Amino acid sequence: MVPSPSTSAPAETCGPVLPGSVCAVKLRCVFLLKCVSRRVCVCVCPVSYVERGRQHRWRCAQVTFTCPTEASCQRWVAGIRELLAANASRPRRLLVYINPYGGKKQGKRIYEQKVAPLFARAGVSTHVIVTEYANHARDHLRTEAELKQFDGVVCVGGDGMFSEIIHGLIWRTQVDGSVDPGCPDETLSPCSLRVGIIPAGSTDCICFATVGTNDPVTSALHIIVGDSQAMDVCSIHHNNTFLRYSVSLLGYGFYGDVLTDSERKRWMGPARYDLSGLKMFLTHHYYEGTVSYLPARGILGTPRDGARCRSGCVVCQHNGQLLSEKAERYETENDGEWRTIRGKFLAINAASMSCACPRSPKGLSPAAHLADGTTDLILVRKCSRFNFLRHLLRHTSKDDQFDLTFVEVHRVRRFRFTPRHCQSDSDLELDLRENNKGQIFSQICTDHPACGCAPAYSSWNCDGEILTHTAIDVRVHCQLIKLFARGIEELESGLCVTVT
Ligand SMILES: Nc1ncnc2c1ncn2[C@@H]1O[C@H](COP(=O)(O)OP(=O)(O)OP(=O)(O)O)[C@@H](O)[C@H]1O
Ligand SMILES: CCCCCCCCCCCCC/C=C/[C@@H](O)[C@H](CO)NC(=O)CCCCC
Ligand SMILES: [Ca+2]
Repeated sequence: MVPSPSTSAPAETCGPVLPGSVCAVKLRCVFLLKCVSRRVCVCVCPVSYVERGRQHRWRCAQVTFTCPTEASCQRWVAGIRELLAANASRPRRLLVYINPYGGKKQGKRIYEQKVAPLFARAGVSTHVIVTEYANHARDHLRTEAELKQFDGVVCVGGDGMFSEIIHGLIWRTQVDGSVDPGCPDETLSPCSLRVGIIPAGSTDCICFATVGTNDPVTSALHIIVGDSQAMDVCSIHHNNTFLRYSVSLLGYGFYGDVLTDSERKRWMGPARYDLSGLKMFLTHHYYEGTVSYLPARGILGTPRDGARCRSGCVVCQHNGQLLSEKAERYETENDGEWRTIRGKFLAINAASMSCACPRSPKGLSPAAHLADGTTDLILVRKCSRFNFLRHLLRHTSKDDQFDLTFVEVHRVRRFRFTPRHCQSDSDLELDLRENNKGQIFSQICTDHPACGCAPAYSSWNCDGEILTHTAIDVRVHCQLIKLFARGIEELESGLCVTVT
């Protein structure tokens, strides 16, 4: 047995190790290889690999191989380097944007201390831009960035920063491919560059829902090993004018009001959402309007089937293929099947993914899928404070948040919302006939906010940004973007099963 080198990791002999043995499992995850020293007849070679920890965390571990001769050590090093070079999914050059003001303002420190050293060890080169103002990253990606030089884009920040990045990338991809990004009926071209998220925000919902944790080291390792996870994107239009894209939550009513209120408290950091959440829960505003939607037909999965979207999800694979092959026919077949619901709502939420985050580990729609071409439209009708609290608390417990008489959920491909004050004259007349005097009074009070009555309209929270319009048309674009992630893994604890 060769003596251990003076590193913290245990030594293993290279000679008898054959592919298929334990070391070969680890070698699949190798991202660093360097022959560091030579002892008398012994070559020492530390190899870094990924080790799974608890709660979906990944860590970089090291194993030290020793070889009896320098020649055999070099053969091993060359062999492993060749394998790594042949792996086309691993990025070699990345464009990194850091928001220094997201979350607890730790983005720069997190990147420099936790991520940059890992990229350097893995031989990934980077071009780093620390943003100087909001939309800096978006505008740079739209017009200036030389994207051909890079294998991916990395976003250091929260959901808002990620939103900037995808707005820049999607726009650029459409313009480069001569597609009109402003038209709601256009089939958008998918972005070829993958996006990596190093979480440094307040909610980090997109990172959490695609990786299973909001841990910067784990995300860096997913980028290094070259993971890929497709993701749906919703385009949002108002009167045929493009407003924004959304990948996680589009929320009117409760979540719109929480966001509006919390923006005034940005100085508080992530705690602003707790305070505004409590305030808006107590305020208990409801809003009137009309929701029309195109139900998703012929696809696998329903919002209440309990099937979670996990790594290698068959629902996403099946539906993704169905939509890409039959997109045209599918849209035409479904035209005319629009359904309409008119009512008073405490919240209207569209979750294009589970929206799991540390505040709500299973998310707003636990069975929503990352890449199935649909969004889960959740309507929470006017109810008592007590009942609304029951619904909200179910975001944090195991109970079904949709198993309540005042909540309904529909898996949809497209939906529209019109607040009551924007409805056409004929619609309003219909409402006046249907409704009683008290409701007419609430409409009148819209125009007289000084009287202290409830406001008639809320705002849309679009992935943490406020939309400028309330009447919107939302369409899901199946698998428009790709992330350096693999979806949440469901593994038996302690098992390493990545041998492929
Ligand atoms: N240099 C900058 N100065 C000011 N604002 C910036 C800068 N760079 C980016 N931004 C903006 O900061 C906003 C918030 O950033 P980010 O999403 O990173 O953090 P957060 O809002 O705290 O987290 P989360 O979105 O996860 O709740 C984004 O909308 C982004 O456009
Ligand atoms: C009385 C209180 C009961 C407690 C109920 C807790 C429920 C928590 C659900 C959290 C759901 C977050 C959905 C994610 C939305 C993100 O796209 C967005 C951008 O980061 N974050 C917010 O809008 C931030 C929204 C934060 C809302 C609290
Ligand atoms: Ca989806």
